[in-house]
Amino acid sequence: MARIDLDGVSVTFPIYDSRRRSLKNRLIAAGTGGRIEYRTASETDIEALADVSFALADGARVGLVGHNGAGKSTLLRVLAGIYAPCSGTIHVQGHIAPLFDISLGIDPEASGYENILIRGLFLGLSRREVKAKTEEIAEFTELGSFLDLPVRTYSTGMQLRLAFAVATAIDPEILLIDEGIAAGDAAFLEKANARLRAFASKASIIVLASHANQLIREICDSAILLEQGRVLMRGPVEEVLAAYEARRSK
Ligand SMILES: Nc1ncnc2c1ncn2[C@@H]1O[C@H](COP(=O)(O)OP(=O)(O)OP(=O)(O)O)[C@@H](O)[C@H]1O
Repeated sequence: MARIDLDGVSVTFPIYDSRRRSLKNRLIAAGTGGRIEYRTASETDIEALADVSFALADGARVGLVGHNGAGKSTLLRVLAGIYAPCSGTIHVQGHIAPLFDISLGIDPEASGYENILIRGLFLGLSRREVKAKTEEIAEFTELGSFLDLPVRTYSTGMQLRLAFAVATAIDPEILLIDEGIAAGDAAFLEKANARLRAFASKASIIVLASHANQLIREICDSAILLEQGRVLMRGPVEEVLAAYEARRSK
């Protein structure tokens, strides 16, 4: 059984080399990013998440929507355990598959095959499990003999093929997706989308951050609207998207 509980979670980024800008610039930026608090002339806090609380149980498919810098990626990173909250608590029950920063941990000096093993172990698979999945992963990448060569010899799209194939080879309980997952050329994108759907159908909980309303409608049955790091609304997808559109056109 998978479950996520967040209670009063806040994340603040302290910046130590900031310069105060004019009032006009501050007003222009007011609709983008987290809340900025100027502590001293050179020290600034960016409040990326403020007092975020919600619970997700088995079967939840939640879309995160909000303006640029609203806190969507930060929230995904908190859920993945990459960032610890500055205050508040988070409890996650279930194996997490983060489908973002997917190239993180890929070793450019190691071969494609070696990276399949490294990345698989990092995602929580045993050596035996990675071995059993290697052929399927290799086939999906269509990288052929390149898998014997160091990853630094791959193009960006080839690296994404490898990273995506490994990230989606596990059986996830909790799937965290940042929309920028678009990988590679058109043919691969089609294959990647099909694999993503199959992958998503196996997960108990999905949290998807996206600016693509259609993708949210397709995958999610509820949504959370974030604004300057705060949860403004949580509810059925159409209601939340309508509220978001209404705020954007203000
Ligand atoms: N590593 C960091 N250091 C400092 N500030 C950060 C860092 N990461 C995020 N922020 C700030 O936190 C706030 C939330 O950023 P986040 O990336 O979570 O937004 P987002 O909703 O995912 O935005 P987008 O839709 O543009 O991807 C922003 O104001 C951003 O400037």
